[in-house]
Amino acid sequence: MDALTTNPADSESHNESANAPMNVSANASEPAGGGGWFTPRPRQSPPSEREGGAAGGVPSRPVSPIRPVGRGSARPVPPSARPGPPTAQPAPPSAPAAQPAPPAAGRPAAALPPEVPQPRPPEAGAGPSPDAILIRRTMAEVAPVADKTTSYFYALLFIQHPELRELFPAAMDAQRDRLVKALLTAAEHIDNPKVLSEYLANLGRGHRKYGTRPEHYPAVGECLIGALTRYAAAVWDAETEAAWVRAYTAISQIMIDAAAADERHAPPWWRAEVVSHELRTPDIAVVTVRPDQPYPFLAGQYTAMETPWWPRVWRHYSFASSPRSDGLLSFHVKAVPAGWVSTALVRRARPGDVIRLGPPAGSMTVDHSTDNGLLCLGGGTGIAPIKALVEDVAQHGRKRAVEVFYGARSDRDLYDLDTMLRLQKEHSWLSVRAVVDEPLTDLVRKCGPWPEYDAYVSGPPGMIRSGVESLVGIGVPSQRIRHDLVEELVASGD
Ligand SMILES: NC(=O)C1=CN([C@@H]2O[C@H](COP(=O)(O)OP(=O)(O)OC[C@H]3O[C@@H](n4cnc5c(N)ncnc54)[C@H](O)[C@@H]3O)[C@@H](O)[C@H]2O)C=CC1
Repeated sequence: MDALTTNPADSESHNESANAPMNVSANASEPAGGGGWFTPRPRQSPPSEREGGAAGGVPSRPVSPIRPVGRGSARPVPPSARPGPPTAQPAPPSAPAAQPAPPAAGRPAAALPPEVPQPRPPEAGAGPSPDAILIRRTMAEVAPVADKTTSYFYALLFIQHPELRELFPAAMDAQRDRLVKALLTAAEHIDNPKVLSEYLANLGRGHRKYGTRPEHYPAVGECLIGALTRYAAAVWDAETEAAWVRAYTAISQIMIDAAAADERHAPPWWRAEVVSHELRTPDIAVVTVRPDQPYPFLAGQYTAMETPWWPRVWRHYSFASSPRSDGLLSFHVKAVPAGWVSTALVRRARPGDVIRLGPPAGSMTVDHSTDNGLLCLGGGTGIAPIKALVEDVAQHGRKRAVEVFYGARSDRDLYDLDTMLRLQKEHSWLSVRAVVDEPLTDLVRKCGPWPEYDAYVSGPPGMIRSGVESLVGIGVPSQRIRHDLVEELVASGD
């Protein structure tokens, strides 16, 4: 059982870990390259330092063709359309976001299409593939100039494909690099198609809400390679470029196929009306919404949310309860400094306001095929999906031991303790322990060992990292630990 979720988004982690659409550029009216392959348009004048925050010109050498996508799409891309790369999301770096584990909401993960140029595989037992080596060499080269590379990428994208600008928020805040980060992260793990396919399929589905279309992907890929060509110039050559084209084509194909499959049975987003807004502390609100159509999800998953006050700015929140018979969805939101969406949801949202929700994502769900106990660590508002998991176990009626460790910075921040204690009273199989004055993991260790338990870790990224490390240290196998930190998910494929 894999642990991880997507998140991207987006993985993303939650709250203000925004997802920004993975950008993609496209120009469907552009003449096609030979044989239906995408042919990059002639380069325009390079953006200046002023325009894009990057110096110098656009690469003079055209990039290799990026294969058209759209195969498997409900609406095939016309032969003249340019395939594009996936949009990068503030996601779950969250992919950037991207993730293994059981397919989100029971959807099958997309497989790499056979006709798409595949990255050259590693030889058995021989370490990374030739493409992975070239890609990692590029990454090492651009790492010290990551910010410039990202700026240059967006400058290229918005100058060469101005029609894509509207897919992004008006203010490109610090989260803007998520798309680039997601793409680079995915490319870096190109040797792990199993891990990547889940992560990227989730990312592709999630990009539908941004209006991303198959023909956008080639534009994104072209600009990504344009930026890498410039900032990895010292190591860039034809072989490296070919490796990136193969990787990007494979990445974008998974995203496009997943989006096309999703299109057949789910909307790109849901509208949802706020029906209640309860302030639990001055900074934490429980927001309950009614979606305009059925919203299927699993306890432990999360979604992206956009408010009317910050259009095209999406942030991730976990469902704070298991699916309810009345169809309502609840979220625990904490206002954080510079957290536009969270602050608006806590301080401005009122019943009657309408928000938008993306699709459900994440694999931090209960495995009902086993009777293993559940060892749950929730930090701060990270208790929200843990509460949903407890309700899920209760609804399934099998008495499985569930041990919840709830950590917060102060008594006041244990804003949902009463609910958890009420659940403990109702269910003899549930034990809840709250901690404010010692690291959560110390108490977990003291109360162990945990030989027959699946572990669930939810909270701030630092807590997830230390929690996973500590659980592994006390003998919980890593494949039995689930969490929603996307970067870790991708990394776990190493
Ligand atoms: N709102 C939601 O639906 C969800 C939120 N999250 C994430 O949970 C976090 C919640 O933020 P806050 O409530 O402000 O939590 P917080 O920052 O106050 O931390 C809560 C507790 O986690 C532990 N912790 C924090 N940092 C740690 C570290 N570096 N190492 C070990 N333990 C650590 C401590 O016990 C702390 O008291 C956010 O990062 C959010 O993105 C995660 C899942 C769902």
